[in-house]
Amino acid sequence: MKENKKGNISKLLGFAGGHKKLTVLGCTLSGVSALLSMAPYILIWFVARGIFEAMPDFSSVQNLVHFGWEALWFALASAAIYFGALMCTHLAAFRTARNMRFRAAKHLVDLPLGYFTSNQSGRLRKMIDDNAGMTETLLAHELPDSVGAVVTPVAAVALLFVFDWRMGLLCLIPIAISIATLFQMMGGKQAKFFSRYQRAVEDLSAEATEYVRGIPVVKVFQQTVYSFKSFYSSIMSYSKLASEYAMVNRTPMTAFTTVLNSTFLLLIPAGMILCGVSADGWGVLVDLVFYILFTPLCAMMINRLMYAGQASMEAAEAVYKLGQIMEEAPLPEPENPEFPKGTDVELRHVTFTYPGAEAPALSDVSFRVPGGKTVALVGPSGGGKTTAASLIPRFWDAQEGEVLVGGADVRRITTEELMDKVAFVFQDTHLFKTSILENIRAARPDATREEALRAARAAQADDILEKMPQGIDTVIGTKGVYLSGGEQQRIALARAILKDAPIVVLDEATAFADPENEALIQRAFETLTRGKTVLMIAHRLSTVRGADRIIVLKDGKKAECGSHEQLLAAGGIYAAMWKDYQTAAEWKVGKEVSA
Ligand SMILES: Nc1ncnc2c1ncn2[C@@H]1O[C@H](COP(=O)(O)OP(=O)(O)OP(=O)(O)O)[C@@H](O)[C@H]1O
Repeated sequence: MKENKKGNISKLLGFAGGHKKLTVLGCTLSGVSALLSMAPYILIWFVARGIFEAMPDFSSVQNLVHFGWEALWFALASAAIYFGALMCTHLAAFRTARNMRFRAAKHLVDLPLGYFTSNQSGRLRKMIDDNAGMTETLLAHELPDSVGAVVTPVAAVALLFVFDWRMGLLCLIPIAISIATLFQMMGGKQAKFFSRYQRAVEDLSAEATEYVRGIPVVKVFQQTVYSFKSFYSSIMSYSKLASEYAMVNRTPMTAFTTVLNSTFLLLIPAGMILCGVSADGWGVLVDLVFYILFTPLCAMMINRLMYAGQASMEAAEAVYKLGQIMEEAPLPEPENPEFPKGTDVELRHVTFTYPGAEAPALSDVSFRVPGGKTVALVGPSGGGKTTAASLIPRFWDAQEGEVLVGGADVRRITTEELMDKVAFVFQDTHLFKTSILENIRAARPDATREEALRAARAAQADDILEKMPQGIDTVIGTKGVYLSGGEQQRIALARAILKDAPIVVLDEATAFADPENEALIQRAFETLTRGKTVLMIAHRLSTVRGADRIIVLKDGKKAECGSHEQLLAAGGIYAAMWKDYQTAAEWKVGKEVSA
């Protein structure tokens, strides 16, 4: 684990790219600054020695002003160099965190959709954003500070022995003990504990996101936080771990702080004794003044070392977590890609089981959507309609059989080519918090404003644009600008229309739309699918009648297949569904008439 974490720090620098040199420069400057910051203490020692040697005739003290200026210049130079060091490391840190976020975000897009189903979005957000942020503190502050923090005590040890080895030794004892305590706090059990603690923070973040998302359910059913068991238990386990962490560190932390600040306890009495017994009592006293002034600097540096240690544990954990995302295998891209010929879509003996599921969601399913035709998938809930449609954009890859687009296996078509050929309109439309124009243009970023407007018109979205304060430039999700479910779906349809792909995979549910919206959406569907190859997941049988072919999926198997008339004549599942549908429609009409 320790080895692993060390590797993680070098992986972190790997993200820095060209800015690695800037990090090295920043750390070197920080070391130089630490060395220079010691000079004023030495100069003060010279001054004190001069005063003691001149006593009682202070007028003979020489170079007092000179030493004063020099001390000031050294202090200023040290501060200026430290400032330069931080500039370098901050620049490198921001760039490194940016690279990490970019690379992780890019990698996420390449992952199969299944990865997102089994990983909560709150956890992923935290893994990418917070973990990258955590490394910023390490690279910007803690790493350069730790160089200074190492340089200072090392130089101090040399100095301490130059002036008076006995007092130097006395100063070293607390420094050595505190460093040993520090290593104890950072190593072995503590490091593992730290990983668990980080994991608890992550769980808490993920569960909090889920909880906030589920607030409507909580409110409607009058539940309290206790009903959201996993959120509650993640709060409790975080709180337990936080207290345990505090308890585990209680003794070493107290020892560290006490010992580090107790140098004077040894130094002053020992200095007095040495003054008394030494032939050069005044000289020893001058040395004592130096040590009294200088040891707090050492304590401060070792404190910095502690913070740097903590930050490096955090950063190592962060890089390790980010590495877990980066190690997830992306959907494999074909080495020798094939190009679809035509726009047929076909599932050939496809069997697919969701990861972790026991039963297959699709078993040996075969059907074909000939170019330019419309095929509707119908059947009872859970029958496998959405799963079958999801295999076409490779949200998942089938374990057995083939999914073909234009005669080529989707696994042998490049993602870019596949996405170019196929437009997908699913029930859960996601609109970004940006302008309607940009939302529509998400399908084709190079489209002109006119083209986007035309697509919006074709998607029957004129009325939406008219009532928006800035028309197509209105930003969705800002104060007072919200779209209804049906309106959102029309904007999503405009997106698909703008894409103008020859194959359309469509989930036509309009369950949440009011009759007016439903009629508009229906018209938008017609525009979108005109002249295209269409695979439609049909939830309402009214839209299915016109399909060239209907496939009934039940329990993951193809149960029936044929035209509306053929299936009615067969008197199977579809015929029963149609009967139910008509009864429901008649009941609705009857109710409206009587009302
Ligand atoms: N992400 C998933 N992980 C595991 N199992 C899943 C997942 N998504 C769907 N399933 C299962 O796969 C089967 C087929 O589901 P699918 O969503 O394809 O059915 P459907 O016919 O589209 O249903 P509906 O009409 O209700 O949308 C179901 O048993 C479902 O529980």
